[in-house]
Amino acid sequence: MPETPSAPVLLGNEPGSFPHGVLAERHPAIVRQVRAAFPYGPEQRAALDTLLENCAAGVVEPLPDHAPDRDRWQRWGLARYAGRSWFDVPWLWSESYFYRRLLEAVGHFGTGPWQGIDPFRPAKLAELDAPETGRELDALDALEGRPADERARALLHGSLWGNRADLGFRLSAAGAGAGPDTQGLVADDSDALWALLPPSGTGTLCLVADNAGRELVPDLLLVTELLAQERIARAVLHVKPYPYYVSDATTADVVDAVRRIRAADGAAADHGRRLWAALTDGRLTIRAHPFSCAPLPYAEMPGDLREDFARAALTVLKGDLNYRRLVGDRLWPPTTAFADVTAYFPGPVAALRTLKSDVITGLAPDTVAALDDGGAGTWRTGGTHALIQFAP
Ligand SMILES: O=P(O)(O)OC[C@@]1(O)O[C@H](CO)[C@@H](O)[C@@H]1O
Repeated sequence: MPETPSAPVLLGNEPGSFPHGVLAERHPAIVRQVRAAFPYGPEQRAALDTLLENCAAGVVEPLPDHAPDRDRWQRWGLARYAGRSWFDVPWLWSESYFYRRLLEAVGHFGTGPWQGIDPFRPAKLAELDAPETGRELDALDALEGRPADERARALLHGSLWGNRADLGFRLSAAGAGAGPDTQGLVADDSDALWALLPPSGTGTLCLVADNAGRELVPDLLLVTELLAQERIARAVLHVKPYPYYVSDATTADVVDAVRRIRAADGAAADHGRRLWAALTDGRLTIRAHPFSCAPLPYAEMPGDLREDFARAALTVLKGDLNYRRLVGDRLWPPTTAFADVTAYFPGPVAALRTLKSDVITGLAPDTVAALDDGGAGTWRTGGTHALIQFAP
């Protein structure tokens, strides 16, 4: 395999760049949103005000000595980056640590009454109860009776475009949450992906989830269908061990989504019953590994997670953040082979992602030219384009 030349790690220190805008504008907006969404007491409100000022122009602060995960964060880079500007450390690290500091400010990891409270839960529940979610569940009725391949492919695309439902992203992408202004796929390796999920499949699918709500619902529908069609024997759903990136899914969000599907009418209710059964009989298990909230590329994943993915017939990573971590959050030339950049991954891997940040690999030269010249504007960050990429 040719040695893949490296590429620069994304930083947030270039005013006007997307990463800079996320740190300088999106994060303060998220702090204000969280502060307004809960009747936090004076202590949390003061801590949020301090974070608001710090995250936009200050330096990376260490975790308090009593933080339960302080040593882990020290190993993850806090020992190295504390004292440096948020804008001068790797963007992935800076952005990820912001969410850990936000949870610190609201007492999520403390021993007080706010312990374990998800600061993003109001927005997640509102999305789960939104009419759009109901319409998407009703659409399952149209799939009833269709050929199995057609049902599976339709649900794969439902899972893919469900990734547009990303609450943090909508804070800074005009109209991102608006109608289906999707422009289509910039890469589609789905045929190779289906070859690993034959109707007589006996393997395990690892699905590394991204957002809760309107992304997690189609993810769960896809898993249920793959189990029902016996394309897989088991599935492991990787979720976040605590709230992250505004809408990333936790176990509590999985339960909310399963209940939402079960409460629907028509075909969705059948999916809900099958989903509940798969969870209770162990064919579908949930995993909330600490590394899922790490500020690091997957190339640095710990051994137990590497073993999980090595044993899987296929690992599917959902969403933009997981894609960034998969390719090291580096600005590769867009035509760099996806398989070369993910050669470290211990098993077959696929990415289902709507493009919401600058990193991209695996595109054909004429696709890049068409996107750059075709007036597609912010095709890399606008959430209007998507990809299904696979590496054996
Ligand atoms: O992983 P997701 O939910 O698809 O997207 C995560 C995201 O909203 O956060 C980062 C920018 O803040 C980008 O990776 C992307 O815009």
